[in-house]
Amino acid sequence: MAVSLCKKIFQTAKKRIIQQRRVSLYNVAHGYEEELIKKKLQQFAGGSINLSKEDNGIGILTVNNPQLMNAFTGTMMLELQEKVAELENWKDGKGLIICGAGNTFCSGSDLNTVKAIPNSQDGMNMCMFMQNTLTRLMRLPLISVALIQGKAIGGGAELTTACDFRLMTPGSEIRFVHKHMGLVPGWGGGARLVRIVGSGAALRLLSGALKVDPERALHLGLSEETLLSPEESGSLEEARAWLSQYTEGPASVIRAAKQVVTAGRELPLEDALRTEKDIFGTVWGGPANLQALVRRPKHK
Ligand SMILES: CCC(=O)SCCNC(=O)CCNC(=O)[C@H](O)C(C)(C)COP(=O)(O)OP(=O)(O)OC[C@H]1O[C@@H](n2cnc3c(N)ncnc32)[C@H](O)[C@@H]1OP(=O)(O)O
Repeated sequence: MAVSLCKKIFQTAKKRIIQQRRVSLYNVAHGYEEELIKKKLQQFAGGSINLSKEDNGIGILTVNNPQLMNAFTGTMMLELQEKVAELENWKDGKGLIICGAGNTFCSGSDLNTVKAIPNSQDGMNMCMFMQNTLTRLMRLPLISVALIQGKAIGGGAELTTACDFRLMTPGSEIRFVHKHMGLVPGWGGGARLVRIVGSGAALRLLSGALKVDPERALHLGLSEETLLSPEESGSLEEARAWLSQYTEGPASVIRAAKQVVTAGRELPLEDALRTEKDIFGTVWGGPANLQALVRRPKHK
């Protein structure tokens, strides 16, 4: 009886945590018409979003449209949503590296796609679609890192802010160029940038459309580290090594750590504390916890 009650409480808590992660920001009540915008985006094809899931629990997500400096076409936006859904269901995952193909990160939305959806309602629908996807990406129970080689421009700069961390290669650049396009960020990059660098620095970066090189990014706290290698495979190896400091150990514990931080980052304190309690319940008495109690490690 007591065991089945505990099991029920555990399952309810688990369900609540998963639901919090997948909940959509926008629905019809907000004027969001997902099927309509998906149909529209389908018309603008090109490039791809590639995902490889490695045995060590690290996923590599590549923005792949090198002819256009990895600009996001409509079908790439749709593919990103699919890959995020796949990652949500990857129970062995611990970390994620997001990078671009061909030695550059991403030049934002494909200007050909953007030109073809000029009215404000369609623009907002696209923006709601991308905000939904990037919010789900940010809430994945994986420790995520944007590996910035070359340029992260416009929506590409916004994409970097949906990751927990950013690593930059020598000579790379993050730039919110929206002002020069008569725009502001719309993929959630403005709100996330404020939380990363603070409102003053965010306002300077957006209103000045400033180029952020690796040195400036480190100074602002936008980047964690400048990697040594400027080229694709060397920098990916370095990013893997950097990430492994945080992903070593059992998936259940690493994922729980990310979930606790997500709750702390997003929820009012009391809700965050309750969620932390629920997540704690998923690891307390679990295999990693029991093994540690047997080993009795000393943390010197
Ligand atoms: C969410 C809202 C947004 O994302 S607004 C921001 C949209 N993005 C932009 O405005 C970026 C425009 N592109 C640029 O500023 C430059 O191409 C950057 C990215 C700095 C790269 O310069 P550079 O290294 O000299 O390469 P390049 O200009 O020769 O580019 C190679 C080919 O790629 C193309 N390209 C680049 N970015 C985009 C884009 N976002 N949409 C469509 N095409 C793009 C360039 O036009 C160029 O093509 P082509 O060789 O001239 O045919």
